[in-house]
Amino acid sequence: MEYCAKNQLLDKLPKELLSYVQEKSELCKPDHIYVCDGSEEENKMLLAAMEKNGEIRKSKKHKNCWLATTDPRDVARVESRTIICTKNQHDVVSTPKSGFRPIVDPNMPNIKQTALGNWMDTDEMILILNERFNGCMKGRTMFVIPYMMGPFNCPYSKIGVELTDSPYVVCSMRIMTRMGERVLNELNKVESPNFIKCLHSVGVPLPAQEPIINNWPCNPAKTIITHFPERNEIITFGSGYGGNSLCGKKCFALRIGSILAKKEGWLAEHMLIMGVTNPKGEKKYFCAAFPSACGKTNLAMLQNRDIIPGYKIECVGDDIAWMRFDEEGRLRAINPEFGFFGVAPGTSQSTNPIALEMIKEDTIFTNVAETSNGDVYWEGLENDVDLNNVTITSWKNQPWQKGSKEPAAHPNSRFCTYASRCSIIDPNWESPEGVPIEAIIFGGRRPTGVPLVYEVFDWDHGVFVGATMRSESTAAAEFTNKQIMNDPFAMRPFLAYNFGQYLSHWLSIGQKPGLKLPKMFHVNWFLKDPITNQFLWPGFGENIRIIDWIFRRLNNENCAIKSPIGYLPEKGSINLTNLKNININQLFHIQKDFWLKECKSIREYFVENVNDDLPKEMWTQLDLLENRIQQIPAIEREKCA
Ligand SMILES: Nc1nc2c(ncn2[C@@H]2O[C@H](COP(=O)(O)OP(=O)(O)OP(=O)(O)O)[C@@H](O)[C@H]2O)c(=O)[nH]1
Ligand SMILES: O=C([O-])CC(=O)C(=O)O
Ligand SMILES: [Mn+2]
Repeated sequence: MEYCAKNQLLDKLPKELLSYVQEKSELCKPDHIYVCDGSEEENKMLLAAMEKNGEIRKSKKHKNCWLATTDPRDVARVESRTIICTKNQHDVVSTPKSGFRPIVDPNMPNIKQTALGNWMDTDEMILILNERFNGCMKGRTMFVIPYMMGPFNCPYSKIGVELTDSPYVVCSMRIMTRMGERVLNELNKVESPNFIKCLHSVGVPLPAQEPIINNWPCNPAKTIITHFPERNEIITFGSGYGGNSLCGKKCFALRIGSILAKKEGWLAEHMLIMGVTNPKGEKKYFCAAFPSACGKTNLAMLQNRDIIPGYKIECVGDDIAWMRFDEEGRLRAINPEFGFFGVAPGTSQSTNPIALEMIKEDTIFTNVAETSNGDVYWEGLENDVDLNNVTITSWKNQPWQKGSKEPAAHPNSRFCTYASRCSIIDPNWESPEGVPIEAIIFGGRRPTGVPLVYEVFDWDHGVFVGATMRSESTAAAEFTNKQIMNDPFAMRPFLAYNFGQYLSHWLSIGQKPGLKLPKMFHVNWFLKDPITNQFLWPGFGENIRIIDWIFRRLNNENCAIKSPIGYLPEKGSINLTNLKNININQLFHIQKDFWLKECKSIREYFVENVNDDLPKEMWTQLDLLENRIQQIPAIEREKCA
């Protein structure tokens, strides 16, 4: 028996769940079924079994830390194989003006692929999935993971149950969600409980037909991540990588979540949530939507280090926000997650000391490198690890030296640890009523043209700024070359219903009378000097200077001037004390040609991808922006920053 088959919890499954388990186990044919209780003992048992199989290694240095290295074909989310299935295509994607994209898999000719997500007919997809799942768990154990997104006593939390044949998924779900017997207890409190059904398989029944690379079973040729909002179901096959396999995170909390949010009048967004206390002791909460691998974790854990004495940051969440207006008209946010699944490269003592400290215990690392003295290693740790006295083994299990052609760690290597391990976790991070949000910040990686920070004019303009976000692609998904891609609201990979309707929802939610609407901003930490290719802004802790400006704007300080794209900081209004060699003009230059081109690409993007579904307010905003840029007075920008 591969894993101890402790089945007594089977008796505790509500009948709806039991019949789901029965139905799927008949299809997948696992050798065992195991209901997870979420205990420490169970976690230890699973980790030990995985260590024995060689699926993970124990860190020689850090307590209860584990290293997994994947099959190199299974390292990130696969957007082209992420599909939303419904009866009607239009509920999910508009028909692009110039037609659908070429299909990725000739065996699935009827997927409709677009720049804003992929759709397929439910019944047709079920046939494809039944073929893949038939017998897919032979020789393995089917784990049943009852889990909750959101705090236990919160009325807005939601329950899912994931069936998976991956113990790596079980141990990761234990970190990322509240899971186990206490969720079964919640399910049993009501007559016919609601839960999102999730089925996951690595897609490698045993004995395996092909060698299992790095002891990481996966099936890249058949990988498919599917969502059935009309059936409250998620079915994902072939990948063990977190973003594809931990159903609570992207599949539920963002994709299915945003559909529930639309129906029920709230928002499920790809946003960090942070508490900011200013030197006077006033506290406000901000959230921020940056695309994958564009700085959410880092901003949520920003360390001020007396750059502006008196400021303090506390972290509520680093990836997902569920938000709704309360009875007093304030926008309140909860973090539905229980842990952090963060990008490892770039995390260092100088950039994110809080995260570095947090991952010293109870952490699962995936695709990082290892030092000869048992520490973890990745790009960015050059100054924290004495490279003269240790040797490094890369994530591909090869000897690695400074200057090697390939990186030591995969660029999308990740750490996975409990939120409670974060030393600056906010005291209200599990508060059932959520924290009141006063600022919404959009941002992305824009090497040119987009200034360090600006404030939007009003709610509709804010929705427009979110809708027109663009960012350089990163290693978080399968795109290999750096290209500027549209990533509206940082949700492109996570949109699960028609983007036009998504925008209408955002517009309408801000229109109810009596709301205390948050102010909205756009930031860009990633401007580069075109000649040296170096970042123009030091970023990380230094971003407190921008957080400070935003905080003061929330207090209506008169420190902004109107520009064609929004309010820019007035000259001298960003605190630059002790910061040397900053070219502030370059950081705030609004170039007419750049912005006219930007308008042109936005228009093309809207026409091609959203067209008749785009709310009229967005066309109006685009016309207004274009007109303001046409009239750009050359002297205006001199007054700012
Ligand atoms: N230059 C610069 N790089 C940054 C800054 N903030 C974050 N980064 C780098 O950007 C990468 C991704 O940052 P994260 O904070 O992990 O991104 P995220 O938005 O949380 O990513 P997901 O978990 O994929 O959603 C890391 O390599 C960081 O070191 C910044 O202010 N300046
Ligand atoms: O899902 C993942 O791989 C991690 C993540 O947060 C993202 O990509 O935005
Ligand atoms: Mn993310």
